Amino acid sequence: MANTKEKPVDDVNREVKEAEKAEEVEEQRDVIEKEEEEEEEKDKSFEELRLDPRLIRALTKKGIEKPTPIQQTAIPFILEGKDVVAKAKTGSGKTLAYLLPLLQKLFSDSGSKKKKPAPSAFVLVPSRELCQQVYAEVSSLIELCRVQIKAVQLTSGMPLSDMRNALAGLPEILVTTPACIPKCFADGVLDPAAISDSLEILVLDEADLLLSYGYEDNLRSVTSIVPRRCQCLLMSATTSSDVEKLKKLILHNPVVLTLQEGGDKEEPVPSNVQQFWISCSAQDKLLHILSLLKLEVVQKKILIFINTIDMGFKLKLFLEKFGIKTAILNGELPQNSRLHILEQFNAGLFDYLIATDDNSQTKAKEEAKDEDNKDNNKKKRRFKPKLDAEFGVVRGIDFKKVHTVINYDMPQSVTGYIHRIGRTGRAYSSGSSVSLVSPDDMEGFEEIKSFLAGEEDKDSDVITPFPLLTENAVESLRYRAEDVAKSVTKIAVRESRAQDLRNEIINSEKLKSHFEANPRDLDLLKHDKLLSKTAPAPHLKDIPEYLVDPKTQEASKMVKLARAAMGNSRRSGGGRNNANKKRSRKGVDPLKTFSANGSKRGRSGGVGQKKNGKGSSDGLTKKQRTA
Ligand SMILES: Nc1ncnc2c1ncn2[C@@H]1O[C@H](COP(=O)(O)OP(=O)(O)OP(=O)(O)O)[C@@H](O)[C@H]1O
Repeated sequence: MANTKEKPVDDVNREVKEAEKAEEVEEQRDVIEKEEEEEEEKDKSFEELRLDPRLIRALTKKGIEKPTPIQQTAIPFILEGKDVVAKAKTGSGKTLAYLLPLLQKLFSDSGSKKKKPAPSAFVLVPSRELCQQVYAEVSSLIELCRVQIKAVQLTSGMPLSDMRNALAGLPEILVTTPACIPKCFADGVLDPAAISDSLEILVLDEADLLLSYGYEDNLRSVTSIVPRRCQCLLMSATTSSDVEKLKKLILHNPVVLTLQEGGDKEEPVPSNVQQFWISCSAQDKLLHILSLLKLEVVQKKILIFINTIDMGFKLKLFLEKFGIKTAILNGELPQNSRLHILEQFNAGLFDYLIATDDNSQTKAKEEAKDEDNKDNNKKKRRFKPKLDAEFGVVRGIDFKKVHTVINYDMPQSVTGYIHRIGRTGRAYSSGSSVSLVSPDDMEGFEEIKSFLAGEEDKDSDVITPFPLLTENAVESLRYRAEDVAKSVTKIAVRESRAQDLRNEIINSEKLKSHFEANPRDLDLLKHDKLLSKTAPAPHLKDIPEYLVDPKTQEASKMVKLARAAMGNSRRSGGGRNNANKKRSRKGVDPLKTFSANGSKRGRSGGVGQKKNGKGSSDGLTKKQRTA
């Protein structure tokens, strides 16, 4: 029998009161915690981050009003002088997250009259293209802030005299690739001892790529002279063993910032990018890409990825027979041409860009192809590609207003996919991607899908079948596509490639001198000009309406309407002209949607239309601070 000994009434009352009080305290604590949480979740302004007013004014002039989550989180730690590892998805604003505090720190040093013998800040990036981009960003900030700070960029291909000239003004900031530094040491352009004395901040941008570009030895020669007091920052879009390796190699007790949206699930592709796929045979890829572009069921501007340079030319020749003008970007082109092509594309001077992503991939593919050719045709003289080892289009490059990324060839790795897709949906824009997947691509594609879906959510469809292209629509173009594909022979491809390279080498020289005199002139050369000598036949250029089924016509109308609604007409491309335009879709802020949770994604809506990236309730949500 239970012990039912009764308590005196007074005791009971006291206990009840105490319990009530405890509950009240608990409630109050909850409120405080909640308020604290809300406070933490609340957007911080640049002022609240204690950014220098000159930098804030410069940002305002650039049309940048409030910090992105990675900026909100990283800037205070960097200003505090901490080593930081920041991992945030593509297009989330990592460049400014380190450039702003870096500049602010140099502002305070710039008062002292004496210049240091070597730069105080090094920014290491994996490609020349990125070098140019970061250099342009930091230079424009310096110019807008009107401070006496000098930044220079050095890449391996530069003549020694140019390097010497660049460093002669004793710059505070050096933007370069890891490969360039040992070269500078060997040529006596940079002095390791002077760097050890001067270096205060070292940034490894796109850290996940630095080692994959084969820069390990180069990086070691840098790290050996980095002084213990130097603050090191490591920025990355994906996590990999390479990033861990770098972290151990260079950083001391870093603050690790991993920003992701609600839940613990990490999703590296921005949630404002809708991902689609089309299943087709390898031979039918030409037919499918023709259907996508000719029937206008995907939004422009469009970035098309292929894995070999020859394939790029094949695609260009094929599409131009149908009156679709494209430009080509690859590591074989001279650097000036590449930069100019990027600039023109960003300025909206053409709508279609066919690109190989980087040379580690292209080279492997080209070499494999070379081997095949050797076996087949030993005596034939082949056009040997000379690829720029520091070329990298995909990784880190800030393409402006790309609405659609098409994987004509599938990337070789999950990371490759993430970086490709990350060229759309940047900053405040939305975008979509379409991958053409043949049976041979299927294994890699499944790997990508399961990586994106994550462990717990294996069956969720992160990449969905492309809904706007009916079989009838594709079939209506088959006869023409197959006919034209036959005319794009290997010889035609080879000749076009050699001709294009010759043209670009001549252009490159012209570009160099022209840009020295007119740095803002973009219209000197057209990079999307036709390669074939004959103009496209009228019956191929204009597809008669009766050939297109009503569903596809409807889809195409939808895409055009969406495009018009978004004010995305031709020549409205990003670039500096638009920098100050008011953002029209302020309500939704995809920059805040780090690591979107798959289950929270909107799956419907027209291709290329903005998704409701709400799931995250827009917040900077998770930060891990580990020592
Ligand atoms: N606070 C901001 N507000 C609006 N736009 C911003 C802001 N910060 C950066 N941007 C813009 O967002 C775009 C993407 O930024 P950035 O290139 O730094 O991204 P990222 O995170 O480095 O991407 P990736 O990993 O692909 O290199 C740029 O055009 C940049 O000007």
